[in-house]
Amino acid sequence: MLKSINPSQTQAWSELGEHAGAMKETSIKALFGEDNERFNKYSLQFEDILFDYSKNLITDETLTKLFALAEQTELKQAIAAMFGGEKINATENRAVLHTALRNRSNTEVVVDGENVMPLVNAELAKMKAFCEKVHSGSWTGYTGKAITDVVNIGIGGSDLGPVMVTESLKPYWKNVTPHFVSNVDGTHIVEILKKVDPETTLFLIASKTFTTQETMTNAHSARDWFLNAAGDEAHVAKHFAALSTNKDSVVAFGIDAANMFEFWDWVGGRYSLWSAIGLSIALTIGYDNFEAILQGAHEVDLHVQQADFAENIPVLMALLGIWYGNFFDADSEAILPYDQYMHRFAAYFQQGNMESNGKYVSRSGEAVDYQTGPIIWGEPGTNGQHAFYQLIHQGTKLIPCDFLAPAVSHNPTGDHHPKLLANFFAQTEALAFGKTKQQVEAEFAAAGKSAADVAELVPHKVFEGNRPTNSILFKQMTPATLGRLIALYEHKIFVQGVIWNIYSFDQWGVELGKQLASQILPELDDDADVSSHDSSTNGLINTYKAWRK
Ligand SMILES: O=P(O)(O)OC[C@H]1O[C@@](O)(CO)[C@@H](O)[C@@H]1O
Repeated sequence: MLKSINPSQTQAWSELGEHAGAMKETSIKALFGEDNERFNKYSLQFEDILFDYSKNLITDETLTKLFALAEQTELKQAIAAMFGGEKINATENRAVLHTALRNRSNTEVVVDGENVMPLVNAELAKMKAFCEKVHSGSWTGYTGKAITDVVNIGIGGSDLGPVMVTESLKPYWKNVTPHFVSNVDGTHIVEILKKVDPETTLFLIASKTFTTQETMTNAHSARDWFLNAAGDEAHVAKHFAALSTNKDSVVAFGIDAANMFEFWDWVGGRYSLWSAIGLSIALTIGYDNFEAILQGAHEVDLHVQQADFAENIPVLMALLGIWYGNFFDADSEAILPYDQYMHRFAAYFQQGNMESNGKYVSRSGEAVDYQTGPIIWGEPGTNGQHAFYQLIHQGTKLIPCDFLAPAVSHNPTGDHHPKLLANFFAQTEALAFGKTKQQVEAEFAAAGKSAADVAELVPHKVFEGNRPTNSILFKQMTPATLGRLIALYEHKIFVQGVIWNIYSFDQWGVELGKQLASQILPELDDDADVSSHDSSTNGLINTYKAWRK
């Protein structure tokens, strides 16, 4: 059981507080001016990924204090506890072992006295065999045609991971096109069903619990649509499979247990793309490429366990986030991939971060007295530059940013890619070093403008700089690279949760909304006014009802 250590009571925390005061007197620009070796000192390469964290407001002293914080909150012990199968998800009394799903070393992983690797490997073998049947055409639909489209019906962790991965790896798509339905707004499934043919479509009902309202609603809609075309219930078995931990509910829904791909309660929903939830990925890019994703992530699992903190990329990512979040009042972090295929990467890590670490109660059951999980957001570059970079450059908020980019594009058409990368390099340079009043005035002077004419404009064109970024440059977006990148961010989240002394693998905060919705749902069945809520909720419901008459 992980100890409950309040980080704000550690020696390192108070030293970091004092140190932050000192660091506010300097700047990233000044630090680069004092040391030409910053890039060499503060960048690490892991396989085909370069992690450059030199454009941060840090010194060796900063890092020493941050590593001390990790030591004093017993991070090493926590990493060993997770990989060792301890039930660190204490409020649900579960181990946290999404890492076992990609344990390509096949070393023993024991849960409740049982080595789970035979279960994991058997499920992977079942996924592989199924993919081979679908890709070879030996698995056919009710009219004997091969499957051409797969529709994954799921939400949250049963959707975001497969969406992000299949989009990021679009160059690897085979002969099955993926579609994803998640929202209970009927528009979502209606628009997807317009694109597919019931004779050649496979539906994957993806739900760890197999009780999620949105997913069950969409699953029934899909089943009705299919039966309307196919007619006979007997055909369902060829077009519906389930990805879940809940066999009873799968069978009750009417899916053949043989068509169920299983995972286990020690896999969190937002960490489940490595499990049977990844079947849509394997069907889209091929099982071998899915396995390459697992292998990449496994390499990072070994790295996070073995590397000293100073060479440990997830630990550094986590500590830098804590440095700004807890000592410089940064409330959010931006993830900015300069790769159009990665357009859902930030969205995926919204759930990863905010559902894991959006907690205000510590492991000892008390309200914390410090900030915990950050707000995560982001869009692909260069689009973000034309939407919100103004605030990042000249706003009043400190927003640490991760910039990611492939050195080699899958689409090296013309000179597009160099232009993309020029922006990737330039933006972090601008954020770090800014532009001084003197530089602005000199530019105006060089353009023949008199100081008097431009005096009012000058302040608006000054860039303070000193805005911290990490640059993550990788050779090319491949399955293994993506597996590494995802695992780096997953472990960053885990490390931060340990240091913040919170439970990162439950999500009680999503329950109340669902509970209240289930109470409101029957009230919407008739036209009668409601008065069972507060005046706002009553007013909204009654207006909705009046407008629908
Ligand atoms: O996979 P399932 O059980 O349908 O849950 C879907 C999502 O719902 C949650 O909000 C939990 O209720 C997420 O944690 C989860 O990924």
